Amino acid sequence: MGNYRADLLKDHANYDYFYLELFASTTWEWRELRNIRLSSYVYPVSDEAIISGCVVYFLLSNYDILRFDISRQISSSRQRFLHIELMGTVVDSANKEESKSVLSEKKPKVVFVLGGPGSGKGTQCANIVEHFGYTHLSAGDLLRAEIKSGSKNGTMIQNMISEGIIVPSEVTIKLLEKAIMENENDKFLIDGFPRNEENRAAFESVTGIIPEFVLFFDCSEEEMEKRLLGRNQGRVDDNIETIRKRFKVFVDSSLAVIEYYNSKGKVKKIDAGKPVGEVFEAVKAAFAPAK
Ligand SMILES: Nc1ncnc2c1ncn2[C@@H]1O[C@H](COP(=O)(O)OP(=O)(O)O)[C@@H](O)[C@H]1O
Ligand SMILES: O=c1ccn([C@@H]2O[C@H](COP(=O)(O)OP(=O)(O)O)[C@@H](O)[C@H]2O)c(=O)[nH]1
Repeated sequence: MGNYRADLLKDHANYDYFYLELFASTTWEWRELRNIRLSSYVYPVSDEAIISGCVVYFLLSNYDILRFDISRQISSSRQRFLHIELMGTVVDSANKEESKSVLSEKKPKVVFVLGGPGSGKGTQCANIVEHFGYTHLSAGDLLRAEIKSGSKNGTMIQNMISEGIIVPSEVTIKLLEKAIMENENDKFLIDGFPRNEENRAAFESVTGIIPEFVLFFDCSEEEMEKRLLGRNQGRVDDNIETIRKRFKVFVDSSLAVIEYYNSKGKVKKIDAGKPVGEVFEAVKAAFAPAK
């Protein structure tokens, strides 16, 4: 338990609680593990569980491995604790090196377009493409296309999008790199990414790309909720329950990215609660060369 607290919780104020059932074949009993506390940054990728003797390993969404040793349950008079350790991170290092050299040769110009779900990122990106010659890469669209393509990560991505959870950085970054490499343009709008600090740090270190600036669409939850419920694109996550989860993820994880770039003087904040045309006037001003 000591390791679990020390390693997983030291940096994070926010966590989610999970419930796990294990079948002990020796005693022929189901064991219920309640209140497994994980940082909100991560999510167990359940179909990746590995069992060896009394130890269960779970791959987490950030490629950390969580180790449950069910033979080492610690009891106190009030509560039962399970011995849980964080085992380190799965890193695809060979691939990282390869992609870094390829993308750093291309040296594309990148603008991140961030804002809550329904703040109008996609809508304004379409306008920016027309007026300023950028190529629009929506991280969410790339992930949805990956599900449709029948990729091995499809089920995991589908589950995470349905829950409004952030997909592991490695998956999203690979899709973004591929899209950048396959396009001749050298100016890209990356819409809806990075969604947390881990996304941001991984993207910068893997690709070597630092954004020119960050466009931040600031909009009230009330307005975003209204827009998402009216979006009508048949998305699995545009229902009120998932919308609320996405708002929470945005506040808990994504705002930190905007704060980081703000501290570097890179954020251009747009009042996105106005009508589309008015928002675009502000967007145009953000893209105009500084005088
Ligand atoms: N300024 C705006 N005022 C009213 N509705 C908008 C505005 N911008 C976008 N919308 C609508 O709101 C919904 C969400 O917009 P979208 O661009 O898809 O947001 P995001 O990409 O940030 O999730 C869409 O149906 C879109 O037509
Ligand atoms: O970099 C990204 C972009 C999107 N998503 C997932 O895709 C969903 C939809 O994101 P998108 O940007 O398409 O829509 P928005 O929430 O901004 O309306 C999110 O809730 C996440 O589950 C993700 O994990 N990483």
